[in-house]
Amino acid sequence: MEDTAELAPAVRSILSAARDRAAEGRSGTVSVEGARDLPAAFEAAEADGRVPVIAEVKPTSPTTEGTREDDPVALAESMVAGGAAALSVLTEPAHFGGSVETLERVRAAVDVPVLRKDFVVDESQLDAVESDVVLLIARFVGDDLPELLAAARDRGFQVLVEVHDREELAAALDAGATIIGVNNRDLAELEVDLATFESVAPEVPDDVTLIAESGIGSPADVRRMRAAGADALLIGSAIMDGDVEANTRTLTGEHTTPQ
Ligand SMILES: O=C(O)c1ccccc1NCC(=O)[C@H](O)[C@H](O)COP(=O)(O)O
Repeated sequence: MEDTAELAPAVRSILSAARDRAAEGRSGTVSVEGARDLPAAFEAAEADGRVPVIAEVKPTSPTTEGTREDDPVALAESMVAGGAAALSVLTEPAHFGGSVETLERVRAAVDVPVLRKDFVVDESQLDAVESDVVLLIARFVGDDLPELLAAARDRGFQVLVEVHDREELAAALDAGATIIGVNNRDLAELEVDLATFESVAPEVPDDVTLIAESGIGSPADVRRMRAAGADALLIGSAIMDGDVEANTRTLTGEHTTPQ
């Protein structure tokens, strides 16, 4: 189990709550029929001249001031209208203002792939809700990564494995991850540095779908991450700040494609 001493207090609290959480009132095993294909959605966006972006419905977070109270379904629809290839929906309630009910409503309202963004550390959490993709954070699941990856795939989920450094990348590749996100946010200090992606990306094989996560706030950031090898970008705060549709359109726009 992860030694949590070095993590930011908010992250320690999120993890501890995740470990305490059972399958959130559901019984039985979730089986996702016909999950929407994430790499195919990225390819379709590229073919359409859009930068592949997973836009995140993120009402609040430990590093955000205030909470966005608008209907998350309306926000999600605006993101898709703005060109998002896929969506991420936080389901962690206490620190991100999310819920499994929100994810269910969003997924029913859109036709793009939807990532469940939560801190899954136990197989039982996989049965809380259907989604197209689930997140496994390498640092948090440690040696359990291969087992959780298999358990998620058995249920029909695609899996985004999140890493922060080369050691975690090696563990993700050893476990057979095919969709990998490099998080620019350091979960100890919660600081964001886009150089994190640039240092890890060269080690990622070409056949892996590679996503740059966190801290991407401008077309220049998009160009930087794309130039460093990102197939797609996961963007939350910059899209949630103000006009969601316009923000998404700006960050998925053609002008952000590397020259
Ligand atoms: O966003 C936070 O404040 C945060 C704090 C502690 C743990 C995780 C956190 N974020 C999770 C994420 O992965 C991001 O929401 C996602 O990558 C989008 O990042 P951003 O575009 O910087 O909002």
